[in-house]
Amino acid sequence: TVVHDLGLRDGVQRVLFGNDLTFWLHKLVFIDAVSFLSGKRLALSLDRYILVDIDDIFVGKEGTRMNVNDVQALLDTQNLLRAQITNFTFNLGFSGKFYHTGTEEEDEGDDLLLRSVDQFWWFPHMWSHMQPHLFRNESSLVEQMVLNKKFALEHGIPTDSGYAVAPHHSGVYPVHGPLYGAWKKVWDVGITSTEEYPHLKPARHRRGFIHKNIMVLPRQTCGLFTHTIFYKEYPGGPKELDSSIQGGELFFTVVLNPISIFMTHLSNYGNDRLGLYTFVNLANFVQSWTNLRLQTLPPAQLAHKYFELFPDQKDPLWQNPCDDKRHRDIWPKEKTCDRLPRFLVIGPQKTGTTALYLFLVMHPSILSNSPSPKTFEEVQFFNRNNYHRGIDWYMDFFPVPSNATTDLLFEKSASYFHSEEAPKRAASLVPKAKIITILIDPSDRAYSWYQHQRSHEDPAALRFSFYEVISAGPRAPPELRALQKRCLVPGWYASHIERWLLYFPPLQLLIIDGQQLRTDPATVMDDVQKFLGVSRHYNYSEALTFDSHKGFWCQLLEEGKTKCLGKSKGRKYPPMGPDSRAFLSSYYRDHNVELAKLLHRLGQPLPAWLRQELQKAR
Ligand SMILES: Nc1ncnc2c1ncn2[C@@H]1O[C@H](COP(=O)(O)OS(=O)(=O)O)[C@@H](OP(=O)(O)O)[C@H]1O
Repeated sequence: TVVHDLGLRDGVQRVLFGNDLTFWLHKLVFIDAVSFLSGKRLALSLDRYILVDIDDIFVGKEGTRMNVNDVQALLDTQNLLRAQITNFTFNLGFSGKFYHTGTEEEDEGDDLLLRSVDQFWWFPHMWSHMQPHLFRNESSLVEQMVLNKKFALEHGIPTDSGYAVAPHHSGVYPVHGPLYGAWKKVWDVGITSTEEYPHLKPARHRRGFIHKNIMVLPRQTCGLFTHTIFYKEYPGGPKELDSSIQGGELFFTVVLNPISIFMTHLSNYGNDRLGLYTFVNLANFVQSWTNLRLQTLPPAQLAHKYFELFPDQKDPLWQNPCDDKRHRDIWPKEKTCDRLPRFLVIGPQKTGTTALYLFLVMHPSILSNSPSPKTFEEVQFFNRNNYHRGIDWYMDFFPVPSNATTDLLFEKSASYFHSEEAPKRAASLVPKAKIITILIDPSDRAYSWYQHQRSHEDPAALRFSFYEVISAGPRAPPELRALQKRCLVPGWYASHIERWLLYFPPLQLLIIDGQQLRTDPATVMDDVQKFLGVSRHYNYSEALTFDSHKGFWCQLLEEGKTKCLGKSKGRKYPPMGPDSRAFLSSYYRDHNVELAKLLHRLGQPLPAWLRQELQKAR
């Protein structure tokens, strides 16, 4: 059914399939064909690392646990498997509270496990197997973990694997901060694993991430759960299990994943010992039909290998925990997803974002984040390292809305606009959020930004004139080149907006003309209200007034007083020199043409400055 066309006529080699890929052997040949035709560029190495966790080594209902014979079989099979899976060792997770809670024979099984402690690898579960997200704070989690550690020390169980697993994946993803803290404190955990990031099927789409120095590896399912204990009673019939092993889901999990961590349970090794049955048959099948080299590594080595193979997975991508029922179930009840922004003001810097911010918070239904002491008023979560602090950190900036439907939370961080990461991260956490950007002539923006740097005493900005900054060549000093990049790049408007449009539909994006915001803010604010769909209309023409002293529109307070933005907004500085203006006009020409095309595509009017710039370009 598979033919290799050598491509003698047209020079294009092909592998032709006479059938679809439903038969497992065809899938295998297809994988080989891709590797062959791409000269091994689209191929994995033949090494496959497998780790089998037995998550609940003492947790199990009386009558369903391992007795002495089962434990002996576990030891014997482990030895047997080593012939096919180099270094194969079962990795046992323990919750000490349940030690010796079976029948007499099962308790003897527990004893044999502990007499054979050196034969296995060990890792801690929770002492009482309670889900970590049910503990509010780190200290109560620490208490539980200390009990389990005491148990380990009393029974000679090694405590230094650096690996731990949370019952039911709770606390790992979505992240429950106290779990990570307690793990570090008590067990010095550096590695864990979960099926929940993201909660996806098929298993091969699961990913890993690193958070608070803990490497989180994805886990695969092997079809064995606490309740699957008898061969004949396997859900859907025993054939289901056999076909998963023989060319089905389990087989392809191993074929397609260089590293697979499987979760099994105590009950899978008592009763019909389906755990042993599964892995012995899987190893046989893999060996019969492939050249894969199966091996097992301790979790710490496995984790390093994982992120060596998938370095792009190191950074997490947070999602809204309330969008997935399984995630909601392992997310503390007292936490709410209402404390996430419904819209973002993304910048760019120096276009009037603070004025927009001031006007927005005047609206009774629009609420902003509380200020960050570190980044001035802005949270700067999606673009910078704050992202690695996790979503609890982010949500703590927002109030709990009194009415989650009508109140609109928002956040303005003006450096989101040109950030490579921000659109993807924002779309992952708040996919329905509306996005507001403000554009002014990029030349004016660059000049205002330069003045901003000077007033913040940036040494390079103080040393070099604006013209020197914008016109610096490749041989200019590095600090000057760096300043130039930060000054000019945000003005590549079309490229940055296109990046946002990769992740957000155009209807969720509002582009404000910054010049109009400056001269006619009430009209702009009407458009903004329409765009946001706020329930109560706020009359900005009554609430704003032009302050001739400030030279800008400000909030009108009682008795005719005004609340304007501080000195740092609407600064006094000399106008831009004609040389700089001409240089920038030419520098931004192509970017502006692209912007005009983009606005045309979006059905948006061109701002006056853009029309002028385009005329110059003709
Ligand atoms: N109403 C009102 N009051 C004060 N300033 C106003 C207003 N409307 C627009 N602008 C213009 O906003 C410019 C500052 O932009 P940002 O607030 O986006 O700057 S920042 O990125 O947050 O630092 C600021 O730039 P500079 O004039 O260079 O200081 C102003 O020109």
